[in-house]
This record gives sequence, structure tokens and C-alpha cells, in this order.
Amino acid sequence: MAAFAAVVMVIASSPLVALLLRAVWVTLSCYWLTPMRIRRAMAAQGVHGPPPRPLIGNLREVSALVAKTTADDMPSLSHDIVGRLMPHYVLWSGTYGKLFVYFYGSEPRLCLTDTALIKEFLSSKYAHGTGKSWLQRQGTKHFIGGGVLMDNGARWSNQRHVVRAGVHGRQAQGESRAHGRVHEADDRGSPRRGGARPAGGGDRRPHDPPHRRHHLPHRVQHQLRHRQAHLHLLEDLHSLTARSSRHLWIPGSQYFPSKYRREIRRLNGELEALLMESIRRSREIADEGRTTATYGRGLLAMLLSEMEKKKEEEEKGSGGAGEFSYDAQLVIDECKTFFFAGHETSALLLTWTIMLLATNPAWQEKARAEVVQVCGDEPPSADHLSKLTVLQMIIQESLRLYPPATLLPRMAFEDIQLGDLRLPRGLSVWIPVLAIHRDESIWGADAHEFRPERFAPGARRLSAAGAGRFLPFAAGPRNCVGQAYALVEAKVVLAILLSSFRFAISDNYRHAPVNVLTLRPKHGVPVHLRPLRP
Ligand code: HEM
Repeated sequence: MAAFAAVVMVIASSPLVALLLRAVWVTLSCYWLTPMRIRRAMAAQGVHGPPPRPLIGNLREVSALVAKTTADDMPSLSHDIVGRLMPHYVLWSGTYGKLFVYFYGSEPRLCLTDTALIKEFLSSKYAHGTGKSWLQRQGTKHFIGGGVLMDNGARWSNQRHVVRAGVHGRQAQGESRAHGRVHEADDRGSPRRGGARPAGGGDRRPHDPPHRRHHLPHRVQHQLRHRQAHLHLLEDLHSLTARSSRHLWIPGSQYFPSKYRREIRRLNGELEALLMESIRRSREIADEGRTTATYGRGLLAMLLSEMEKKKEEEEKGSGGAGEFSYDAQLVIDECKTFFFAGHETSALLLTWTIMLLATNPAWQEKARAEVVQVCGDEPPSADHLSKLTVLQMIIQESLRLYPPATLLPRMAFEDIQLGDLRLPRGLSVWIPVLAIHRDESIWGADAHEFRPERFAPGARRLSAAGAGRFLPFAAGPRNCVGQAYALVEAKVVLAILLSSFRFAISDNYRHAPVNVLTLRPKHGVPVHLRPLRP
């Protein structure tokens, strides 16, 4: 016996074996012991859920349910899509109550729908004690890397401070040049995949006389080509990332070679090269000015100035601006973050709103009458935008029924007392925005219907916005930094469209909302655009 113990001691004292034992312990602790401890802590408070399998948790049930409910298009143009996109939520909230825990692989996820608790959980009280989980960050690592959307703690708040100033600068520019921006958008070339497009009309845009495109300055054409190349690469990266993250529940899978990962790496290389080229051009433009080190007022300008500031401080030997600083990689990651967080979501808001207007001609007419009355023959200006209340109501209702981000995920990095509920460190909280936006106890029996009047100024239910019930842009200190910009952009584009065209849904439209990181129409939204003027 003594000899056996001695052998064990010798083996255990070998550094390699000790390392191996530690790796086994960490894996066991991360993938089983801690999740089970969290499950027991929640069960002790009366919060239950479907029994998880080792490692895989409830993933198999979720995938099977979603595959079944989204296999076919919807038989009618119904907005009742919670059962289609979140069948597991419908099943488990029916079985275990609205508060339940399920397992995404080994990550325990608490589904939270109580609006008062949501409001508190998203408040500044927990801005640093909560954030994005390892699984989420790992899932988007090769797509967007770091950046304000995925960073946590002090790094997040430093970045938030910088990008907020950048976005506000961009918004001010956008508002003062509202008309110019829309024509620039008009000139972007072919419509995005999955976005609204004129059915049968291909690329033809009667509002966009052919001579305009040919007279675009060379610099603008170059920028547009660049932007399109970025967008295509990002779309491809987006779908590959969604596919490659499916196996993240397997311990160590992030190190396995896979065809998706190889392709992601290749596309990422291409995208980063394009972004580096944009950065280089911005620097050249700033250098040509040769007066100050400023790059302009936009977001990229802001990020580059921050990077420059740090470099200058280092050169002067003044130690730099604390531990956090922007380097070229973080600037690139931030650009990717903004493409993902800003472009995709805004395009989807327009797409779904056009679908709703094309299928609700009475609201389309109301919105058009308002645009004509407020703007007359002029293009919409910043002054007009605040007066477009019907359009604002329609946009809000579209964001309620089809929020581009259907879920809000946050992990508790510390033990949190939320009302009577104690959330143990390591528990992920999932706020099912789509389901909350359809909750009849909040929105009434007509919750599944398109009724923009619920957002009329002074309407009773509008007060819901402040109370964790209307969350298209999240809430609290980690809410959407581009919210105001997105709303201005949507209003301007829709106002121009409404004053130029009457639109109707094409017979080819197939109603099939799907969730691939964002809520999108599986087959796009083909519409017929009829010019209002010859
Ligand atoms: C209709 C359009 C948009 C919708 C529905 C939307 C929605 C959201 C939501 C729900 C979040 C919180 C995500 C989370 O915490 O998991 C978010 C965050 C964010 N959004 Fe938006 N967004 C939109 C447009 C934009 C635009 C135009 C920009 C940039 C100009 C932008 C930049 C960001 C950034 C940087 C964050 C991260 C904020 C942080 O974590 O501090 N978004 N957005």
C-alpha cells in the first residue's frame, strides 16, 4: 500500500501530470460541477427547468424543436411568430412557469420575462457585474473579435465612452445632411440579399436617374465599391460564424480544425485588409491637411484620434492614457462591430417595416399623407423628422413585432440579488425580447396584430417603454449606442420611399421569419414599387 502511495506521489509530482490533472479538474468544474451547483441553487429557489444532458445540456431539444417549427413557410401572413422561433420557450414556460433554467451546452441560462426585474437587471447597478459570456464571445471571436459589443468591465466602459462620442458626431452629420445621405444610400447599387427589393423590377430604381450614377466622383465610387466589398464579406462571415458556433459546447472545440474555421480565417484576412486600407486612406487624408492630427468627426476618425493620442503620449514618455488604449487591431474590431451591430439591424428594420406597410395599405396611405403634409416637395430635413409622428409610430410597432435582436443575453459575473431572486455567479440571463413584445398581459389581446396606434403620443401603453417591456434597443447603460442614429436613418429612408412610390407585397412573398443571430425573412421581401409621379 505504501509503495502504491509512493508511486502515486511520484506521478502526481511530475509537472506534466500535474498540468494534466489540473486541466481535467478545470474542465470538470467548468462543464459539470459549476453548472450543476448553479442548477441546484436555482432549484432551491423554486426555479426549475428541463433536465440537462452532460455537456450537451438541452441543445438537442432546442435544435429539434426549432428545426421542426421553421421547416416550412408560415401558412398565412401572421405576426404570431413566438411559437415558430422560440418553441422551446413556449414549451418550457408552459411546463415550468415563466422563470425557468435550461442549458445551452453546459451554460445554464435563466429565462427572465418579469419586466420589473429586467429593468433592474439592465440598470447601471449591474453594468460591471454582468456582461457577455465566454460562449458568446467565443462564438463571435473570429467574426468581430473584441470591440464594445463583446468586451466587458473596464475595457467595455472605456470603449463605450469613445464610440458614443463618435456615433453622436456621425448622427449630427447625418441629421444636418439627411437628404444627402439618402441619395448616397440610393446610389449603393444592388439591393442586399434578404432585404427589400422591387419584385420583377430587378435593380431598376425610377427615383435614381441613370445619369446620377455615372457622374459620381471617382472618390465616392471608390468608397461605394469598398463598402460593398465589406458588406459581402461580412455577410459571408456572419453565416459561417453562425454555423461554426454550433459545436462550441464540446470542450476544446475552439481548437479543432474545421472547414468553417478555415474559411472564416480566410475571409477575415480579406476583410481586415480592406479595413486597413480604409484606415490608411483616412490617415492620408488627415496628413494631406497637415494642420492638426484630427481625422474628421466620424466614428473611425474618433477611434484613430484615440490611437494617435496614445502613440503621442508614449513618444513624449508621458506614459499614455492608463492601461486601456486603442491599437490598430481594436480599431479594426470596432469597425467590424459597427458593421454587424449597425448595418444588419438597420437593414432589417427597413425590410420588416416595408413588409408591414406593403401589407397594410391604410397605414401606408396615412404615413404618406403625413410625409407630404410635413415635407411638401422638399426632401426630409432634421426639422421635419420630429414632426413625422405617424411614421415614428409605424417604426416602433415594426420594432415591437419584428425586433432585429430577439434575445438579450447577459452573464452574471458576481452573485446578484434581484428582487427575491439570488442569481449565482456564472448564471447566464436570457431576456426573450420577441416573447415580451408579444405578451398579451402587457400589450393586450391584440398583441399579435400590427396596430401602430398603440404608440400614439400619450397612448396608455407607451409608458411601457420605460419599464423593460419594449426592448428593441435593450435598455440601461449597455443599450444600443446607435439607437438615435438608426431611427433617424429609418425615418429618412422611409419618408423618401413613401413620397416617391406606392408599394404592394409581391405574390412571390413567402412569410418565413427565421433567427440567424438576427430576425430575418428567410426568402427576402419582394415588393412592387409603383412610382407616384411619371
Ligand atoms: C434598428 C437598428 C438597431 C437595432 C434594433 C439595434 C439593437 C441593439 C441591441 C438590442 C443592442 C444590445 C445588444 C446586447 O447587449 O446584446 C445593441 C447594441 C449596440 N448597438 Fe445597436 N441596434 C441598431 C442599430 C445600431 C446602429 C445604427 C449602430 C451604430 C451606429 C449600433 C451600434 C451598437 C453598438 C456599438 C452596440 C453595443 C453597445 C454596448 O454593448 O455598449 N446599433 N443594438
